[in-house]
Order: sequence, then C-alpha cells, then structure tokens
Amino acid sequence: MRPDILNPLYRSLQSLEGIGPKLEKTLGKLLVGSGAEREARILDLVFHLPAAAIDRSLQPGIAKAPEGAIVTLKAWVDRHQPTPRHSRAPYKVFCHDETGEIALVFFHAKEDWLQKQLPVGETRYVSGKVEWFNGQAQIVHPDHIVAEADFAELPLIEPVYPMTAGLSPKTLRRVIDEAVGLVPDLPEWQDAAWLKRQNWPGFTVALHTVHHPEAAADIDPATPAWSRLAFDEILAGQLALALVRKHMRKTAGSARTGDGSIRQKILAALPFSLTDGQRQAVAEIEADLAEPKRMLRLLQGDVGSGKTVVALMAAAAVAEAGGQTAMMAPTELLARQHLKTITPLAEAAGLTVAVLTGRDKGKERKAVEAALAAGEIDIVVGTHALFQSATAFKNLALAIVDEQHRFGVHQRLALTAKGSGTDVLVMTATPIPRTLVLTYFGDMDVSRLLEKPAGRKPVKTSSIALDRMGEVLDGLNRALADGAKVYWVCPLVEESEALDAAAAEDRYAALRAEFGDIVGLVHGRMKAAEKDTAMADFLAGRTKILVSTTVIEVGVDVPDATIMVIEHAERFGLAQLHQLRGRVGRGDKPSTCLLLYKGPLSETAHARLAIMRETEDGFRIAEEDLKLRGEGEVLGTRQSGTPGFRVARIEAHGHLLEAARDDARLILERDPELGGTRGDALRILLYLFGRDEAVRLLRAG
Ligand SMILES: Nc1ncnc2c1ncn2[C@@H]1O[C@H](COP(=O)(O)OP(=O)(O)OP(=O)(O)O)[C@@H](O)[C@H]1O
Repeated sequence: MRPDILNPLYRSLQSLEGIGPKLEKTLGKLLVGSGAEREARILDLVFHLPAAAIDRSLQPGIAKAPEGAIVTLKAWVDRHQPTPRHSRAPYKVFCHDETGEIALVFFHAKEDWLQKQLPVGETRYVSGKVEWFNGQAQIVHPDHIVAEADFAELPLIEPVYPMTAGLSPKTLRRVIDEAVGLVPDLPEWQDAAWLKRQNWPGFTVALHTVHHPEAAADIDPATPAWSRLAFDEILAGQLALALVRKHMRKTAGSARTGDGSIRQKILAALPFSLTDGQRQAVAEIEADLAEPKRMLRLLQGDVGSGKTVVALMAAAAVAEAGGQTAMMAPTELLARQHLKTITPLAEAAGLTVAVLTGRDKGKERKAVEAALAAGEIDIVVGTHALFQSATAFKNLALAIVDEQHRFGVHQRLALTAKGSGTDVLVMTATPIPRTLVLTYFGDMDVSRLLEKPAGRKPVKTSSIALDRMGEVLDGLNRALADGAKVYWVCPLVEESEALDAAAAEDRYAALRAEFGDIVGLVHGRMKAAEKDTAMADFLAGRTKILVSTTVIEVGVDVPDATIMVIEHAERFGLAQLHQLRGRVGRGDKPSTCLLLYKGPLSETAHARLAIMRETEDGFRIAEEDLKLRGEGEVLGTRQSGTPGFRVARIEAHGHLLEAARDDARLILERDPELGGTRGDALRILLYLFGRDEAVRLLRAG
C-alpha cells in the first residue's frame, strides 16, 4: 500500500488552484506524454526540473542592451501609442532611462490593462528580450513589468522549464512552485554517513534548491542538490531491479533439454549459416535452459546483426522439451514482421506459430487463445495483448521480449507469471553501453552479437543540405533505374508544435508527383491493415520508395532496400539515426544513407552528423551520443534527458550507478523485506520514483 504521507503528491493536477481540465491536459502532455497510460499527478510537477535559468538582475542601461539578450531595466514611462483603429499595428509604450529610449510592444493588447501596468510618469522594472529595430531598442511582450515598490516580486534568477505549446512559463512556474510546496517532510532513506561524505542535502531541501536557483550556474546536474535527487532516482531503480530479480530467481525454473531435432531442421532450412556470434549466443542460451534455475539473459546485438534467428533457435530448444514460447514485440508492425520471418522456418521444422495483438479480435482471437491454452501453439508472437489476463498458456516456458526498454518491468513480470519458472530472453537492438545495461536490465547475463553476418557492405553515409533537393531527386532517379529500393523518413510533426517539418503526407504527395505510383506511405496514424499493406507492397517491390515516419525505426527488415533518406536529420538523436540507417545494408548489396539537413546546424547537430558519416559501429555511436547529450539542447523542444529517468542524467550521474547497485544489494541483504525503519523510508522512495511494482512484490512475498 502506498504510504499515506505521499497522498498529497498523488492527487490529480486539478486539485491545484487554477488548473482546469484544459490546463490539466496540456500539462499532462508535457509531464507524462500524450496518450500515456496514466494521468499526470502533482508528483510529476515536482520532478519537472528546470533546464536553464534566466538572470533577471538589473542591467547597465537601455543603450548597452545587446540584441537578443534577456535584460532587466529600470525605466520611466513616457507615453503610450495605442493601436490606431482598424489597424493591426501593435500598441507601443515608450520608456527611457539615463542611456536611451525603449519601446515596449504589445500585440492584441488591452488598453486598460496597459494603462494600469505602465502609468505615464512612473518608473517600472521591465524584463524581457531586447531587439533592435531601426535603431530603436524594443521588447515585445515583456516577461515582467514590476512597480518599484514590488521589486521583490521580480525573481532575480528565474528557472526555465521545458515547455510545451499552449502553456505560459509563468503558469508552469506557478504550478510547479505550488506542487513543490506540497512535498511533506519525509524520513531520510539514504545512509547518513554517505550523505555527509557526498555533502548532499536532504531530499526536500534538494528539491527546493533545484527549483529555486540562486545563480544561473545552479542549473547543473552536477550540483550537490541535483546529484542527491539523481542518486535517489537511481537507487530506487536499482532496488526495484534487485527485487524483481530476487522474485524471479525465487520461483525456480526448470531444466529444459531437448534432443536437438527441431533445431537441426531449422538450421537446415536457413538460407545461410550462423555467424560465430550467433552460434555462441545460441550455445549460451541452451546452457541456461538446461539449468534448473531461471534464465534471465539479455541478447544485445547491433542493428541487423541477426537476433531473430537466435530467438527462434531458443524457442526451438524449448519446444523440443515440450514448452511454449511467447515473443513480445514493441509494435504491431514488428510483431507481424517477426511472424513473417519465423513462420516458414518454424513450419519447416514442424512448429506451430500464431500471432496475437490488440488488433486480433472476436472469433479468431478466441481460437488462438484456446489453442494456446491447449498447448497446440509452440510460438506465439504478439504485442501487449500477450500479457492481458485472458491469455493463458498450457506450458509457457520461454518469454522473449524484444526491445525491452519500451516495456516496463511489471509488464515483463506479468508475462512471465503466466508460466511457472518461465525463462526470460530480452533482445535489444539498441547498442546500450555497459554502464546503461546495468540501469535498464539490472544484473542480467548478457550475450552480445558483435559481428554482422558475412558479406555485408558498409553503408555509405553523406549529409546534404535540404535546399539541394534537386540533386537528391536526380540521384534517386538514377538509383531507381538500377532497381534500388528506397526508404524516405520524415520527422514526426509534434501536434500543435509549430515545427516546419515536412510532414510525411506532404513528402509523399511531392514524391508521387515526381515518381508516380511506385511511392508508398506508412505512418503511425494509418490503420493497422493499411500499414501492413504498405509494408507488404514495399517488401514485394510493388512500391520502390517508402515514405514513412519513424514507425520503421526498429526492426523493420527489407533486405533488398539499399537507400535510406532521412529528412531533417538534424532533428534526430544519434541513436535514432543509427537505428534508422540500420534498415539498409541488411543484404549483400552496397547501401547509401543520405542525411538531409536544414542549416544552420547547431554544434551538437553538426557533431552528430559527422559521427554518422564516420562510423557504423553502434556501440561507438552510443558512447558518442552520451557525450553529446545535454550540451545545450535547444530549449522549448523536448529535453533529451536520459530515457527512463526524470532527474538523473547519465552523463552527469553515470558514476553513481555502481554505488547505487551496491547499496541496493546491501540494503536487501540486511533487510530483505524492507521492514525496518530505513526500509519504511525506502518504500516511500520507491513510490516517489514510480517503482511501486517492486513494493508489490515485497507484499507478495
Ligand atoms: N548468419 C547470417 N547470415 C546471413 N544473413 C543473416 C544471418 N543471420 C541473419 N541474417 C539476415 O540478416 C537480416 C537481419 O536479421 P534480423 O532481422 O534478425 O536482425 P536484428 O538483429 O533483429 O536487427 P534489427 O535490430 O535491426 O531488427 C535478416 O534479413 C536475416 O535474415
């Protein structure tokens, strides 16, 4: 049960003053994402940390205000110049100080309000971004206008939070302040000696410090206050993983050894022989399966390294011993694709394969469910639908989870709970560096596919400015004449965010006008059946150019596609670019990746594109990605952060991981049920950082 002391933080946003349904929705989008599984709560505001701070201290004077800088000035109000009737010109208020004159500019302004805010003849503190326009300094819509007597109201250092459209910084600051004020005094869960050694403050003090910076430099993950919160979050994660692992190990697995007959048939049906890496991974998995304890193994392999076949071999080994396998994919598209890849091989070996996703409904779904319960299906491929409670297995022996980090720990548990002592194989295409493996997966055993299948040619990568589109199209024309197949990826346009991205639909129309009906389209808003058709057409070669959003990012396998065009490549992160590029170079033909960008490039974007041109090594790219992150990502767009974390930034806090893991281990050794005084406090910690599922495991015993 959730500790009562946290109740105020679990209330809905609407319980705060001035938040109605509309603002709640906007905030929800910012805090937990649109279409999230749960509503945002006050706690989410508390952990929405500033990305920067604005210094609002008084500046030398109007004449010295640099273009584009945010400045705070003390000025005398001289005159108002209202908007003339039937004009769209802005309302202007002219002010001066000893050094010069400035115009405060307002669009759609209410005159009464302005007269009250800026009475002629009085002084005001005004803060905002200065622009120079025809030799005249001006501030359009100042952030603050404060009377002399109210100077204290002007925040000297103002935190700047990651934003979303439809929200004003002021409102966001106000609700966050209110939320932080609701954080009760909580018992200390960290070890006192450790805190002292690190010179870290208590939790509540740390929160206040991070939200109320005293200098712009305070907004830095490396400060003691931020580090303290990060360590809290990392410790909560490590504790949760340790508890899950303990729980999984407690339910003993079973030894599963077959006679190898099905595996033999699959190997014989494969049009290629396994790479050494694949062979070794299969051997490691077989050894795990043969042991009576549960397998908890991570299969880590770069894009296109051939993980699917390893998974199939594992399923075959299990089937030989009479067990069923569930293979869970992160998207419907991928589930269908896995099905397509696996079915011919499995059938050649006499295995029965079925698919179960949210889309399968009615009679057919019932039939699959019945067959699963009766043990007539050896391998079922699916999405979330697989762990919905109605699905029962006769003997679920192996759960294969693709792209684990998109699923929560509790989902993994839900699936494995459907069998007794179910072995778990997690596959990830994301080349996570070792430090992060620990974070996401805890102490799993790891198999790595380090090499790609033989005969792969490197992907030639180049970057081209978007305004050279003509050349790009000419190049495509030539390649198409040679029989090439092309992916064309457009960045996702975030709802209502006024990005000038070329939407996939527009690009599709434009390319169709150029190339005719060999152009196909697939994006997330299409119906599942339409997506399937678009993919099938491309696979079969009925279309030659597939325009898509990032829905094709993970796992899509069309081996004879050889050209990848990524539009607005500067908007993608490195990991994502690498995944996308991994869709080509999957056969034996040479491939090309064109990164189309719109300049001028930020330093980070420039560095990203350079790394992409330089290397195809996923692990190296992942390391570089970490280095580049957090280096002044543009404010206002989604903060990069570290996936899965709200407070911790792996580049700043990665070094705390080991300590947190050791701490978690020690804690559970001393107090396995978290029943002591520190245990109580740690339960609160787990709830604070959304690791409640781990607490539930404790109760389950
Ligand atoms: N040993 C091999 N020799 C040749 N081709 C192989 C070998 N193993 C797998 N392949 C082929 O390589 C392609 C990529 O394999 P697969 O789809 O399993 O990659 P993956 O590891 O899942 O990559 P991603 O994470 O990018 O989806 C497939 O077309 C597969 O048939």
